[in-house]
Amino acid sequence: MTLPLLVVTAVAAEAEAVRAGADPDNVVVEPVGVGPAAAAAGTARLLATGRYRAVVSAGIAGGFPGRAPVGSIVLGARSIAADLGAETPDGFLPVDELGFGTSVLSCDPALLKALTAELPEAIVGDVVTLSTVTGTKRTADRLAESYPQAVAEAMEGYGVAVAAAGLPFAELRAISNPVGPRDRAAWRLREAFAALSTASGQLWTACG
Ligand SMILES: O=C(O)c1cccc(C(=O)CC[C@H]2O[C@@H](n3cnc4c(=O)[nH]cnc43)[C@H](O)[C@@H]2O)c1
Repeated sequence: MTLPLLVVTAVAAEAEAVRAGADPDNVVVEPVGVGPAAAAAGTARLLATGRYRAVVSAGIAGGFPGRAPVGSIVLGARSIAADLGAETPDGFLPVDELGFGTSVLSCDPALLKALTAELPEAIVGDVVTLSTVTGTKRTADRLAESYPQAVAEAMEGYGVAVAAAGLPFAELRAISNPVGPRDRAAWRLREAFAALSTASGQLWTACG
């Protein structure tokens, strides 16, 4: 028997968008909450059943200007906890430099390759995970400089990757807004959810 793919989203609207496109016989979609802690706890609870072959963190995201435009699809190469570390007078020190583990988790190479083949229009790059949505140009510029390969910002990927604990993991994002000065009214939710639904149609093909 072939085990299904688990897709975890933050909120119900994202789960509905994924379900609208994904193969219902082989892809299970569950909303587990906003932020890395809820994502890790919810994903770990679901994976503890042993019923899944792989896990994908999916949803909407902010796109770094010039790297991932609104409406585009992003596939994570790595999920990076960009606020896990220590602030110093000289800047931010990632947890890696403190000697407490890693803030960088790579997506499964085979799964990423298969997803890239099924979604050739997708932008492949790092996705940073933050507990706070960026709301100023200053922070956006700092993140873009600190993470030159980052194309998108979301709030769950790193948490899902930690919970995956060796099971193949990937991150799939549809860009709803640019990373930068807060303008919540300008988020293109309908466009992003439509792109997420379309991309989700390829999830099982890539995984199966
Ligand atoms: O209005 C807000 O500021 C806000 C705060 C927390 C969550 C939301 C959501 O809409 C939850 C959905 C989900 O969206 C991801 N997302 C979308 N754009 C961004 C972004 O620019 N930076 C970080 N995350 C983003 C995130 O994964 C949320 O869980 C709205």
